Amino acid sequence: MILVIAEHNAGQVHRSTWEAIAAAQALGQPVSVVVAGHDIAAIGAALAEAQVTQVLVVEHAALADYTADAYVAALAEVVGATAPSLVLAAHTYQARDFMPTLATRCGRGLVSDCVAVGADAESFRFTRPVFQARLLADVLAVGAAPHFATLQAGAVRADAVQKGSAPVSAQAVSLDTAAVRQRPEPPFKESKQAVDLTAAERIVSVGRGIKGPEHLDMVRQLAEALGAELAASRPICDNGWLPMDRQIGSSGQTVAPRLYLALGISGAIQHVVGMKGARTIVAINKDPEAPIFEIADYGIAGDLFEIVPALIAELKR
Ligand SMILES: Cc1cc2nc3c(=O)[nH]c(=O)nc-3n(C[C@H](O)[C@H](O)[C@H](O)COP(=O)(O)OP(=O)(O)OC[C@H]3O[C@@H](n4cnc5c(N)ncnc54)[C@H](O)[C@@H]3O)c2cc1C
Repeated sequence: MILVIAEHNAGQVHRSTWEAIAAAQALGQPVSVVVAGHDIAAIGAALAEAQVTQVLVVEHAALADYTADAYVAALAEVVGATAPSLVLAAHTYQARDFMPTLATRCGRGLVSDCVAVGADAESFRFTRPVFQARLLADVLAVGAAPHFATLQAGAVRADAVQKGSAPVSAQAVSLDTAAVRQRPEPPFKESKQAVDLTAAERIVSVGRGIKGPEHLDMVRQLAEALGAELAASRPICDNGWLPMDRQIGSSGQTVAPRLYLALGISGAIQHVVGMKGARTIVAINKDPEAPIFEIADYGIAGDLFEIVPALIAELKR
């Protein structure tokens, strides 16, 4: 059995949880989904729309706000009780925080940020980027189950989830609250503006072709007209033209929106690794040889300063 750990935020299942469920379903073994929190019956019901064996809902007051300690304590109990062959989660900020500890607590290692997971009768095979995503390495799981892995955003399409109607049951945990050392506090003020681009359906992303911060307003207008989030390549964030949480790529966020519009972005591997999972990639670049066109579904070889205003005007009509 594969156990998928679901993530939720503000009453919604995180988009990349559906990707993890789809990846698990493709492995041809029974799939269970576990979700932890407090007062989360609605999340359990939403997850039950996937074709899985069961949804396990772990409710505890200590899980009301996320802390790594409480999550690890609760989920280690669930792993012990359910004895999965593989524990899979989306490679989100939250999973990066607790999954290594959870794996260690269960006496295992973690294969993180996988772009593919395969299984045969003997073992699981995890594919993950190495050397700044220039190469992909296959990692074979050896030793006793359970194995632990996280899946990169966009590695599998969320809409590949097979739908069904799964039974939901409560999974009791004892959870020693004395072992929870962290005390959650209200989010930082900045994080009110901070954006989780991994959940965005549409992204307008801007690169060095924009020339200067004075032109960003034009890009903002396009994003607004498209109902899209604004993102950027690294030089834009390094220059402080946009905040760091808008950066896409190997040292930024990995995203998988339905639409990724790349404006004046060359398509360096460190950028591409963060957005190649987008369903539709549209690139505007004045250099017809720019590498971004190799992965774009639609390419416009031209000057963004001419094309973007025309797009805005058309969208506003
Ligand atoms: C360890 C490491 C980690 C990195 N991590 C990241 C990362 O996470 N994310 C990331 O993005 N980069 C990352 N980089 C940097 C990466 O290698 C590239 O330098 C960067 O992605 C380039 O950004 P860019 O495409 O905006 O700029 P450029 O490569 O300079 O490309 C600008 C593009 O704009 C086009 N252009 C210029 N004017 C116009 C115009 N008027 N109209 C249309 N097009 C125009 C040009 O033809 C060009 O293709 C990393 C690098 C290293 C070494």
